[in-house]
Amino acid sequence: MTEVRKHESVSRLASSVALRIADSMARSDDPHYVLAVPSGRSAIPVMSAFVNEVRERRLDLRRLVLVALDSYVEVTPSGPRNIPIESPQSAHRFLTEHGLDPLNAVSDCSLRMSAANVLVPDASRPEEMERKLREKGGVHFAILASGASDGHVGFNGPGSSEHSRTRIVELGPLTRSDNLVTYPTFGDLENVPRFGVTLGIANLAESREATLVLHGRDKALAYRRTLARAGYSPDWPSSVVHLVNASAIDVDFEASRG
Ligand SMILES: O=C(O)[C@H](O)[C@@H](O)[C@H](O)[C@H](O)COP(=O)(O)O
Repeated sequence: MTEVRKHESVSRLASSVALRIADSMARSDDPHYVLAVPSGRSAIPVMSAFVNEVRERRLDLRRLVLVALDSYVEVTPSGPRNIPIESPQSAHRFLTEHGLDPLNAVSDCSLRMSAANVLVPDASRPEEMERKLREKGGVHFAILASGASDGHVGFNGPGSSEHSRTRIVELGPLTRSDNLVTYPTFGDLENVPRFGVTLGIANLAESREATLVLHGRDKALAYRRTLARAGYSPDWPSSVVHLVNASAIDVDFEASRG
């Protein structure tokens, strides 16, 4: 049963999620601790609160692996490939700027995470992610975010199968317009890529623990729709949170009352 945690502010929400991630990482004896992170506004305050936890508790980051849920893809004559890391909308850049760099900046040199432990699904060989996830022992904690208007999670849009795994997908019009809100730097809907590479619903469902982070008024629909579903419903993919063993929805006042 997914636990609903309501918070009076985004900063309270972020601290609460970050504390749970830090506790779970500190408890784990596994050779790797894999944290899945969505690119976008939902994860930014959570990652920043996680950096604070790491600083205060002097957590050892050497086992930490950060996994991006997805990446935008550009189609070239030689085949599909991820948009360059220099691009402002790059998931790899996001994980570097909101994860790797600030985490290492607050850590002792001997406890830092390796840049090689930032994993992003790769459009030129999506199936590689399956091997890497197996090798790292699977996702320990997934921070999930929801598309405001169509419930996409990662880039799994409406209609995504419960059994889907890492693959290239075409982005629907609502997913693309939601992403223009996430990344105003696209400037215009026309500039939002039409394809992405994403972890699948099955990959997310296999996480040991997950929370769907919903903050801000524009996530009120996502909150209502996800709550209204008892299990996974392909018409609202972020309902995948209900399939995860230890699952929660962390919602702020704005999203919960809307
Ligand atoms: O990595 C991801 O998961 C995707 O890029 C995407 O699914 C994003 O998380 C949502 O569109 C919500 O974005 P916001 O958090 O900006 O609302």
